[in-house]
Amino acid sequence: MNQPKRIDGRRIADEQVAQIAQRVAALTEQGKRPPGLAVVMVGDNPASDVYVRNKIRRCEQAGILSREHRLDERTTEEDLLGLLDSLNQDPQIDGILVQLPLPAHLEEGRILKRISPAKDVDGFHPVNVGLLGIGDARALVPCTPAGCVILAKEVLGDLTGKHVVVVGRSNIVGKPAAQLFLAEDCSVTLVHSKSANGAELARQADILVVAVGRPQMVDESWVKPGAVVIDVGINRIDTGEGTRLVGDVDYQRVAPVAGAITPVPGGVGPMTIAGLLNNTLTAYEAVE
Ligand SMILES: NC(=O)C1=CN([C@@H]2O[C@H](COP(=O)(O)OP(=O)(O)OC[C@H]3O[C@@H](n4cnc5c(N)ncnc54)[C@H](OP(=O)(O)O)[C@@H]3O)[C@@H](O)[C@H]2O)C=CC1
Ligand SMILES: Nc1nc(=O)c2c([nH]1)NC[C@@H]1CN(c3ccc(C(=O)N[C@@H](CCC(=O)O)C(=O)O)cc3)C=[N+]21
Ligand SMILES: [Mg+2]
Repeated sequence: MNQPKRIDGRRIADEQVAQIAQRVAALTEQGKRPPGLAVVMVGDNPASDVYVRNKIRRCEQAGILSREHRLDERTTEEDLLGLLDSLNQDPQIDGILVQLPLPAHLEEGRILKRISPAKDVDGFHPVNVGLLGIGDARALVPCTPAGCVILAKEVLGDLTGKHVVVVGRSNIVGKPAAQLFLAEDCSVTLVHSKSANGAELARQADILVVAVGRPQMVDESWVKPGAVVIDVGINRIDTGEGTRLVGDVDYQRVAPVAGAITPVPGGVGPMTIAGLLNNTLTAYEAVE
């Protein structure tokens, strides 16, 4: 295999954003309105702040209109639902993203259900979850898992018959990642906190996707030599002299064993944002 070990998510995301920018430019040159994305953030979360800033910067690069709604930490559910209703009706807005996690007094399920499925660019609404589950191409697909599939294909090409082990089973990463790799004709195993033998299962993987939210939990004992390792984790850790970002995989220990591995930062994170812009353009094209 003549492939560099480090999978450059930032470069691949840059290419995708450039392609989206060209498609958007072609629309606006015809006098059409640009696609629009609304990002809703409740309360102050310094970590989310970085993501929101990146999203807005990437929208600018792509020519996508982005609107930011920052609501007070104590916003009521009624007010948030009211904002979503108005964004659902807004003809300039094609995509709506409510940044998670939400403050504890807001019920996530009720809020995500209020976003129109046609504008649900996160792919978290039960309608889109269901469409993905039955393999319907009309699903808006969650951005992070979609990025994982693109990165795996970048290294391996066709994924048919590969064994994928996904560590983590959240609704936003692990479960949809399993669905998307299944749709690529992979065999999929899900590992979670109640699994009896996570590392042993993980060692069976041709492609290991890790989304647990535990800094550097996965070491070389989880990895079959030559496996492709996709690290979804984003954790800010204290180094004693400031902070730094690390994944859920111990990169230093795993890289020598892996066939290819995504870094953090510069791996899955930028792909998530490219996927978000892509979904916003898809949602736009469905109505314009
Ligand atoms: N790069 C990106 O764009 C994104 C990155 N992230 C990052 O990905 C990571 C995961 O996020 P998310 O899915 O939301 O996290 P959640 O906390 O929602 O889910 C974590 C999952 O990991 C499982 N888990 C926890 N501990 C273990 C363990 N010791 N062994 C096996 N499984 C375990 C949990 O199992 P159980 O269900 O049994 O509790 C759960 O299913 C985080 O670091 C987050 O910051 C998230 C979204 C986007
Ligand atoms: N409704 C909702 N949808 C999400 O998709 C969502 C969310 N809520 N809540 C938080 C998580 C996390 N997430 C990231 C997106 C981009 C980067 C990203 O751009 N990372 C860069 C830079 C990271 C940095 O420098 O801080 C990188 O990894 O290279 C990271 C994390 C989306 N999430
Ligand atoms: Mg997403």
